[in-house]
Amino acid sequence: MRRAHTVEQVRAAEADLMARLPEGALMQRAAAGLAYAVVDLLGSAYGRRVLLLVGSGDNGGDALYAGALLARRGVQVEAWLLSEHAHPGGLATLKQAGGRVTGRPGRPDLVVDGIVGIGGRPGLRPEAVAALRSLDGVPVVAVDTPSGVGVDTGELDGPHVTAAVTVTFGTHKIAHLVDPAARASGAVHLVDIGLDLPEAPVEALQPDDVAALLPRPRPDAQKYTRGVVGVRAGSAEYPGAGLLSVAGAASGLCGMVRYVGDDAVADRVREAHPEVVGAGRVQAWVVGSGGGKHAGDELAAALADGVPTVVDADALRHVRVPIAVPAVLTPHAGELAAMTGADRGDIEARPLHHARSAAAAYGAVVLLKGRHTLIAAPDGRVRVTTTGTPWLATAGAGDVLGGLIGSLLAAGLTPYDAASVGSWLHGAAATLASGGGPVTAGAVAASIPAAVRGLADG
Ligand SMILES: NC(=O)C1=CN([C@@H]2O[C@H](COP(=O)(O)OP(=O)(O)OC[C@H]3O[C@@H](n4cnc5c(N)ncnc54)[C@H](OP(=O)(O)O)[C@@H]3O)[C@@H](O)[C@H]2O)[C@@H](O)CC1
Ligand SMILES: Nc1ncnc2c1ncn2[C@@H]1O[C@H](COP(=O)(O)OP(=O)(O)O)[C@@H](O)[C@H]1O
Ligand SMILES: [K+]
Repeated sequence: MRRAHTVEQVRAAEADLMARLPEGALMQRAAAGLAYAVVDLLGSAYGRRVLLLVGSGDNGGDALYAGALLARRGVQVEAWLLSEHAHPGGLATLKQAGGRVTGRPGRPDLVVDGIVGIGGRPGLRPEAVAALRSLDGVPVVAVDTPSGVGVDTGELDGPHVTAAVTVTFGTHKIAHLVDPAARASGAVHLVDIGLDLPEAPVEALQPDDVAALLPRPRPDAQKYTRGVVGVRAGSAEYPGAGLLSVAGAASGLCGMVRYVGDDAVADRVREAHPEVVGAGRVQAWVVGSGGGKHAGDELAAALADGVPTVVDADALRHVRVPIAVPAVLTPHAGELAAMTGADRGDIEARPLHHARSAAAAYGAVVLLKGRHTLIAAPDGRVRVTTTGTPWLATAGAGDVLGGLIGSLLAAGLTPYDAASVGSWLHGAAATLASGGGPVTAGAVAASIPAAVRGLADG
């Protein structure tokens, strides 16, 4: 599991560890990891030019100590002090190692952003903005966090650094996983400094977590014990949505798929998926994609069954609190805006806040779709999906996702696990199907079994 902790949690763990270690030991660990990552990105050390942007706190201290390590390896290191105060020990060590303080740097090969880390408020001061503007186009390695981002919120409120690589310490911070700040973090490299941390409020499944959660058929399995998922999606106007929901559900992760809906759509579903059957008992429902004006009735019929339900697309605006069954709601930002009355732009700017609020308000798991899809539980826990490719932003991809999550619900996963495992597999399948090029929703569905095969045994 990749875990992201709050600043308060990191501070507490840091205080605990620092009390047991010689002074400065943690900063030395951080600086060593940072220097290593900088050389890795540069490809070599001797003769390369690195500029440190240094703020007033320990984030600047990390940059200065790392700069000293780089200078000893032959890197030409300059430090641009953006505050009247700079970490005294770090500054002295940099100078001893041959680094220089400058106010007018030449054009470096790489910039180290040590302006501000977990002690920072969102936004940057004018001196930092001007410095960054003069260095436009030079790759930036951010120390701990890209300066200026909302570390605990993942929000961007004002100017901020956009990093190629972020080297962080002890644990991920929420800004590294949650958009839009995650986009400003670039590739995130975690340096272990030995912090002992509590449960994380935000996490991202990794392949071994998905392998462990994935429902697998027991040796004595039969189709009914593996679970049956029912799909109520598609309509005469939007038959494709029904086909794609079924394609996601029929990837083999549960025992059987039932389709209930428009006769003409049902004929096409059976043609494309001969294994799909009609009405009967199910362990989970998927409702809404392409349902058009029938979506409200279909949702009511599904909820009357009392089994866990995925509510997508057209059915979302018919959801009323309290929802009578364990549910996964799967809106994109526009659909969530229509449900809650919030502004769509504000949802895109503050997806963590809005996903959490909606999960609490509806008493259901809310999966907010996007580049880094968020899965929020009513108790406040959040998982972030980091698999996928921008090629997945294609019509019908969401229909496939709903069907896939429904099959995992039918197989017995909790709504939170079904939504997060389904979203992870959906992204992994898209990456496989894409191979770096365009992809269709149908191809994503067809790649789900390969994405499952790519996991180690759980
Ligand atoms: N925790 C750990 O385990 C470890 C932590 N370590 C490192 O310590 C870092 C945290 O250091 P920190 O506490 O000194 O805070 P930090 O981020 O440097 O900022 C402090 C000062 O910046 C200022 N400032 C604020 N907002 C600003 C803005 N928008 N724009 C400009 N300036 C702004 C404000 O000071 P002011 O100028 O207002 O007086 C504030 O007091 C952490 O990120 C990691 O790198 C590692 O060394 C080892 C293990
Ligand atoms: N930039 C992006 N990068 C990766 N995945 C994305 C991006 N934008 C959207 N997606 C994913 O693509 C899918 C689109 O679903 P949705 O918006 O419901 O489309 P549709 O309604 O046409 O099926 C979602 O799984 C979403 O997370
Ligand atoms: K920083």
